[in-house]
Amino acid sequence: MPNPETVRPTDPYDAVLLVSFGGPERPEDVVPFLENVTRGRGIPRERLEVVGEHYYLFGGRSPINDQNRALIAALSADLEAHGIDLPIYWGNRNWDPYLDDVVAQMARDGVRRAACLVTSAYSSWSSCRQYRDNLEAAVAAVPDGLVAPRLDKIRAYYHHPGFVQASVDGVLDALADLPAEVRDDARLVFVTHSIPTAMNDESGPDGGAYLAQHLDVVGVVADAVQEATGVAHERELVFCSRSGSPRTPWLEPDVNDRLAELADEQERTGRRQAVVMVPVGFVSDHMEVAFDLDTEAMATAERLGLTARRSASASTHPAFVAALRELVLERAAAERGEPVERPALGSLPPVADRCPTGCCLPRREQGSANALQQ
Ligand SMILES: CC1=C(CCC(=O)O)c2cc3nc(cc4[nH]c(cc5[nH]c(cc1n2)c(C)c5CCC(=O)O)c(CCC(=O)O)c4C)C(CCC(=O)O)=C3C
Ligand SMILES: [Fe+2]
Repeated sequence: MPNPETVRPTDPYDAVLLVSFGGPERPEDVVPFLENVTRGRGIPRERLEVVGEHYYLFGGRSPINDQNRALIAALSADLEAHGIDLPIYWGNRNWDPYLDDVVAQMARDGVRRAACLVTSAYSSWSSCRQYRDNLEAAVAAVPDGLVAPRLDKIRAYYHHPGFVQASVDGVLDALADLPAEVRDDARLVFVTHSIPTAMNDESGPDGGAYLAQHLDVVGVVADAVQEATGVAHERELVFCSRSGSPRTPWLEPDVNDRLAELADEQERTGRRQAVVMVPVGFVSDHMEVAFDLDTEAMATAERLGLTARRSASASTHPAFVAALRELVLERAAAERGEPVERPALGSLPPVADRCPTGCCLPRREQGSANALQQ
């Protein structure tokens, strides 16, 4: 029995690991990065060339690594302000610093157990299970003679009040930035990363979780905005960054197609329709936000004569950073066997700390479907 006097709120953890996607930082990195991402994925070569151009447009530098550096700085400051003394490590799936290297370094530093925060808030193969598999592989790759740390992935946090608060504040700022005459009629167009419909069907313990989680949190955010403004803005969910074979179904509608429909409606009714694009599927301003929304979708809106704004992602919003701290402490308490509260807004229960077997099934199905269709 541990002496309660000596139990710290962070026990049993001695480190935090930020787990992310990774992105290129120089033009020379772009092709090898894309090769890392798409190895064995059956992504058509033309799609890779198109995506490569998105990166070159930004000088070959993805915003994601700097976003993660800023998040680590903000989280360090938050932990320190709360008297929490845990080092924060950072590792990526697809680019330097790679997870394998950082987990080996943690082993050399004597880290025994770490709480892992993933820069992805929802359940699916791409946004949850693939990261868990990456963590498992990194542990397995720790060189002989070192003791690998135990790594616990923190639950999906899309409906945590702190993440929701960040989205709500972003929407309120974007609405305030619209011309007054279109503000009250503005439509909230929530955007997330499209995935193959087969991947959505397999997501979460019972399937369909990726879409269900998004739809639920869209309602929570839009209702909170309504609470704050007194205006019931129309809300909907659309998708960006579709990839893969054109013959594999992915979640739709695409944000650009939807903007075109809204512009048609505007033309037909003569009623000016402003749009706030809310990047609810993205934790920070990844390339999908910088290119697919800020560059491409904004250009679409402008061409169609729609007034549009893009609201801020959670990024380093203090409520989001505090939520990450709370999630680490929540999991630590749960691992100590203490009863915990698991804050979660909306109608869906908190996601389990340990995903059940079969949750967000591996890509075998999609992989073979792709292979058959090409
Ligand atoms: C659900 C989801 C998230 C959100 C969860 C999370 O955040 O992890 C996400 C994030 C990201 N996706 C990213 C980049 C890419 N994703 C690709 C391809 C794919 N994404 C998929 C899904 C997701 N992706 C899927 C089903 C594919 C098809 C291939 C496969 O089945 O794996 C490709 C290949 C080219 C293309 O086909 O587009 C690239 C370059 C970056 C980095 C951006 C930056 O540099 O800032 C980030 C954060
Ligand atoms: Fe992606």
